[in-house]
Amino acid sequence: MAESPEARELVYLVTGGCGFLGEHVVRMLLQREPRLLELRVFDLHLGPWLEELKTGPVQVTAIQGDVTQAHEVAAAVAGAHVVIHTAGLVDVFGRASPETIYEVNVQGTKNVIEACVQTGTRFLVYTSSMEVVGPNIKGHPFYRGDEDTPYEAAHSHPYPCSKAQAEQLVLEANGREVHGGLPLVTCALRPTGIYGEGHQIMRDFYRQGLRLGGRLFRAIPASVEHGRVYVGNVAWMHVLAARELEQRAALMGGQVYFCYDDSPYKSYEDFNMEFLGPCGLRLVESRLLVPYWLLVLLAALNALLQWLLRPLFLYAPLLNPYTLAVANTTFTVSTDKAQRHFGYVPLFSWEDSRTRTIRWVQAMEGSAQ
Ligand SMILES: NC(=O)c1ccc[n+]([C@@H]2O[C@H](COP(=O)([O-])OP(=O)(O)OC[C@H]3O[C@@H](n4cnc5c(N)ncnc54)[C@H](O)[C@@H]3O)[C@@H](O)[C@H]2O)c1
Ligand SMILES: CC(C)[C@@H](O)CC[C@@H](C)[C@H]1CC[C@H]2[C@@H]3[C@H](O)C=C4C[C@@H](O)CC[C@]4(C)[C@H]3CC[C@]12C
Repeated sequence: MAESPEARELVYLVTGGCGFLGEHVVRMLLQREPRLLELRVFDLHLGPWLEELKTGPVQVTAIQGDVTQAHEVAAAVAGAHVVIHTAGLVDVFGRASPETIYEVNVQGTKNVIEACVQTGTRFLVYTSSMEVVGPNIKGHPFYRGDEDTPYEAAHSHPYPCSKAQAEQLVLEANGREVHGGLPLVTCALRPTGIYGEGHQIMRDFYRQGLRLGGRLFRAIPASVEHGRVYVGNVAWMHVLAARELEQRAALMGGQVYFCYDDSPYKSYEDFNMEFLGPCGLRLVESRLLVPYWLLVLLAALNALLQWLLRPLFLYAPLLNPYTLAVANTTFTVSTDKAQRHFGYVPLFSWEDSRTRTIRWVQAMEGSAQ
């Protein structure tokens, strides 16, 4: 917990505070926000680990709630100085309907914005996504671009569409008068693919490799670069943006910031092997065995099977037409806008981020190491 002579007077609300990113934001706030008086953790599914956080100087208030329910959001927001809105339905595997994705990601964000306006909360940091930009439906590469790089952001999948709509709502809300007569100040952070302790997809890849005798089969050429960012650095950027939003409202208000750190540019699969390799898995060069056209066919077959089996049970494999297209399209960022605007510097080096992630995989039940 942060020890500082600064007065503890601020109330923060983190929506989605029990998720992969949300938990790291909650823990980072407790460690690095010395002005925190109360931390409200709002989530559909509360984690048991929250109980261990209630022993420190900060009042941690767990709130089980649904962002699609405006009254629940308003009750949680009332009295907060800052809202960090990470809650969302992160689904590119067809688990949820497009309607549900919209309801949570767009309507839920509308509810958060309106709650801020109605109750007088002035500072809102929104967790957006790289997918607001791309990759687009045409598979255009985005090679080490920044927040100002021209790119045709064209989406058809419900998830990126919902994130783009929600981000636009947040940015348009900047400057709205809130209860009490002062302006709302908003910004949106766009993480690329987040990795680190608690990353469910990394866990899925690891278990898949264990099932396949310690092997994973390459599906994507090593030349396809994918941007990745360590969860601790994403959490730190959220904490810092929330802290600086008041003092730098004129500069930061209504702005978007890619989340970045010193993680290397690699293909999605090669990057994952930075952690899975030291845990006993190896990546088999199977591109000759499994040509791309066959992958496209298998992805389409998975989508058909998901549709046919849906009345019986949910079949949601990692490989589907959307995930294959995203994985196969270069998308990397190179920017320093967050540093220029609010002094962000990654808290964790690449070496530290890698070591922490490897230790987490190794500690997973059934680990090969
Ligand atoms: N994981 C990534 O690589 C990544 C990259 C860029 C952006 N993001 C964004 O970061 C945010 C967090 O993503 P994550 O990877 O931690 O996902 P996650 O699923 O681990 O966390 C999302 C949290 O939101 C909660 N939630 C979902 N629906 C809710 C509802 N109706 N009401 C209240 N809470 C609800 C979930 O219970 C969960 O705890 C999302 O907005 C996502 O779009 C994630
Ligand atoms: C089966 C192979 C083709 C395998 O390589 C598929 C990997 C695929 C599951 C992932 C490749 C890129 C990932 C996405 C990317 O990291 C960014 C995202 C934005 C974020 O807001 C949510 C998660 C995601 C869509 C992420 C999901 C998994 C991938 C598609």
